[in-house]
Parts: sequence; structure tokens; C-alpha cells
Amino acid sequence: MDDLTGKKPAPPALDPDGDALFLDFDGCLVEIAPRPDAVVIPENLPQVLAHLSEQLNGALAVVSGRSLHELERFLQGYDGLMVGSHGAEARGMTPPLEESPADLAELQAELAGFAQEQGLLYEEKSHGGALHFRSDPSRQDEVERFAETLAERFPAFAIQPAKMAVELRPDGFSKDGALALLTQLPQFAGRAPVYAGDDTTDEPALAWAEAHDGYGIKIGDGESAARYHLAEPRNLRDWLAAAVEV
Ligand SMILES: O=P(O)(O)OC[C@H]1O[C@H](O[C@H]2O[C@H](CO)[C@@H](O)[C@H](O)[C@H]2O)[C@H](O)[C@@H](O)[C@@H]1O
Repeated sequence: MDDLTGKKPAPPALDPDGDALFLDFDGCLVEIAPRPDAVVIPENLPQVLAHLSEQLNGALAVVSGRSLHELERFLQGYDGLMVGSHGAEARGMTPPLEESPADLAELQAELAGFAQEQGLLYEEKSHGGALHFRSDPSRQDEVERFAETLAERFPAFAIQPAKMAVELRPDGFSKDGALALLTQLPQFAGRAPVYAGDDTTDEPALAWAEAHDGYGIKIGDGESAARYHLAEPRNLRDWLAAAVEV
């Protein structure tokens, strides 16, 4: 992976006839916020996604670690493909995970209890949960240690590091796994995968797009397998808006 900070070029214009588009949500389509429920959705974002999906003949998907119901709430007005929970949930294709692991409720109770005792923010998710320490980054080590004990006790779940958070998600699911499934859908045939993402959870998907005759766009600083770079989510939104036919 290259250290790209400011050194890689901006992506070329989207090719509506030849590209397929996969877009991460937090830190990519929208700016990182102090809390998961505080993200600001630009008013025209769902419409831009809807127009682009139409132009790409349906070959567009939002691919996120968020729970699917949260994505649907945030992006009302966009009815296209969505993948949530780091590849476990989906709208518009068969959900990769049919049922949560049997001990989901027990795991979530442990996460919620720890968060309450420790004064941390707990985000309950469709198939897991996240402990957020953005308000006090000094808590990272203890949160990670607790997550490790949970992953040992609940082997159906895996640790998913996030920005100022640690998540437990069902083991065996990933965003690149979701891309492999999405691209089996007929509307993706013959199109080059273009993936935009900002976080470590996006790196395998960025590498997947690069390895399948497409390309990755890394949003923000840091090492990445992506060939292209944009500094901030608003730059990605400008790039998307420029591709919308008027
Ligand atoms: O795959 P993504 O769409 O990038 O989602 C990854 C996680 O994003 C969310 O947490 C992050 O964004 C929050 C809002 O900006 C921020 O407060 C938090 O510190 C970040 O970690 C979301 O809450 C998680 O469920 C997602 O998995």
C-alpha cells in the first residue's frame, strides 16, 4: 500500500456506460460527526445517488458498516442497492446473513452494560454493536481489551476496528465479500468496479476494485491500495454531482 497523503491524483470522470459505483457512507459520502446519530446528510445527496443509479442502469450500491435500517433512514429518496453491517445485510439482493448468531442478544447486553458502567457511547446494530470513545480517546485500550474478551467468549462475532470505536460484527462478512456478490447481479455485467472509501474497513474493498479492472478512491489521509485520492467527503460529493446528467 502507498502512503498517499496529497500525492495521488483525483479520479477521472465517472463513465456512466462502463463503470459500476460502490460508495462507503461515514467519512466518505458524509463527514465524520461527534456521534453516529449526528451525521449531517446534505439535502440533495439521496437525489444525487438516485440519479446516478439510474444513469448507471442500477449499478450503484452504498456499502457501509452501518445497520441497514439506519442507512435507509439517512438516505430516504434513494431506493437503490445498499449493503449494511459490514457486508452482512443488503437491500436489493439476497442478504448475505439470513439470521443473526443465536447469542446476539447476550453479546449486545454485555456491550450495553460495559458502556453504561464506563460512561461510553453504545451503538446497537442489527447484527452486533459498537463502543464509541470519540468523546474520550484515552479509553481506546480498555475498550479494545474488553472487545477481545467478548470475541473470545462469542466466537460467532469478530472485532471490527472503526474510527474512534470498536465493533463486534458477525464473523465471515466483509465489504469486499459484498462486492463479489453484488457484481454477480446482471446490472453489473461488463462494468468496471469503482469503490470510494475512507477507513481500514474499506481497504479490502478498495483493493478488490483495483484487482478487478476498476479502481479505488481513498477519501482522506493514510495508506491505501486505492489509485486515486480525494481529501474530503465534500470532494467526493462534488465528483458525484459532476457526473449527474442534467
Ligand atoms: O462503513 P462506514 O459507512 O464508514 O461506517 C463505519 C462506522 O461508521 C460510524 O461510526 C463512525 O462515524 C461516526 C459518525 O461520523 C463517528 O461518530 C464514529 O466515531 C465513527 O466510528 C457508525 O457509527 C458505525 O456503525 C459504522 O460501522
